[in-house]
Amino acid sequence: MGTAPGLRLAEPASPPAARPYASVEGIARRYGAVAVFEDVWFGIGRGEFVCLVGHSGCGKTTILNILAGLEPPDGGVLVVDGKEVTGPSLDRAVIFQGHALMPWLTAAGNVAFALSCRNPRWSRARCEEAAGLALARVNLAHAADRKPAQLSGGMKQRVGIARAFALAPKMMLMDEPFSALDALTRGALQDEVARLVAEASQTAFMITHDVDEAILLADRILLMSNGPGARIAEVVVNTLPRPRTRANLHHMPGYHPLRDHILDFLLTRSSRFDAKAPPAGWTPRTPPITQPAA
Ligand SMILES: Nc1ncnc2c1ncn2[C@@H]1O[C@H](COP(=O)(O)OP(=O)(O)OP(=O)(O)O)[C@@H](O)[C@H]1O
Repeated sequence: MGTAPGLRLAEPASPPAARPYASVEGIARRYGAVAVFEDVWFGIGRGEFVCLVGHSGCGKTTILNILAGLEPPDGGVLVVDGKEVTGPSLDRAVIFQGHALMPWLTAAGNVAFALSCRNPRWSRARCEEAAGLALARVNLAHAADRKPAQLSGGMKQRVGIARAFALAPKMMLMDEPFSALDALTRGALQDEVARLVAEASQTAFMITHDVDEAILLADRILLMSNGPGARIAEVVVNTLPRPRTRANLHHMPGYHPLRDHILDFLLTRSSRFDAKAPPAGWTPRTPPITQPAA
């Protein structure tokens, strides 16, 4: 197929064989002359859990929406599984801050409905059975017949998590999924997501403000500088061994240097980062890779 005159397809950043499962290639979001972020490059390997941390307003949710196909970038491309993303897909499930449940359906009904969309040939009974199993995996079997109004905030978010994992998406996208919850519920759900991700070898991308959450879940943590003109300033490899739980995490050698390193970035380095006068060795495509826990 020919290319329309004047329309230039994006140059592949690297040969397809060298691309990770999801490849973010030079994306930007601009409002007029102001770029919230630009020239953002990173990859997510199959089965890898990547967290993005950065200050409010640097464009994290926008990046997640671009990964979900909910909005296009103003520059650059996103390639998943060798294909450029041009819209949403059930291959990429999103868990939002709010649970986004349908209020007129029960917990089981919400999960079963999503399953029927993902698997149009499945019978109603099969969807209901799979929904029951998904709720049991997040300890919600007893509440399967309750509507969202009859569930606590944590239970609602659990239904959202059960629904997303039941879809067995190729990539799970999470936008601060626990931020509206109290500390105890949040901790329990973090452990549950860690378990579900490990069981499914789930490829995942998560935005969080919670450094411990990133350390618990992520294989790599992308540190984003402050906007406008935000960039991926550094990639932190989390070498702490798995399984990780909130109970064992802070006893692991390397945990404190890792936590301090990320906090130090958020408290000081994120605002000082200047892409026009970057630290030695930094380029948008090759930010420094660090292993503070090693
Ligand atoms: N219409 C607009 N004009 C100018 N700037 C805008 C407009 N809409 C959004 N923005 C800016 O885009 C940026 C991106 O917001 P986004 O929600 O992606 O950031 P975030 O890092 O996820 O923030 P938070 O952590 O607070 O959720 C914000 O700085 C916001 O001010």
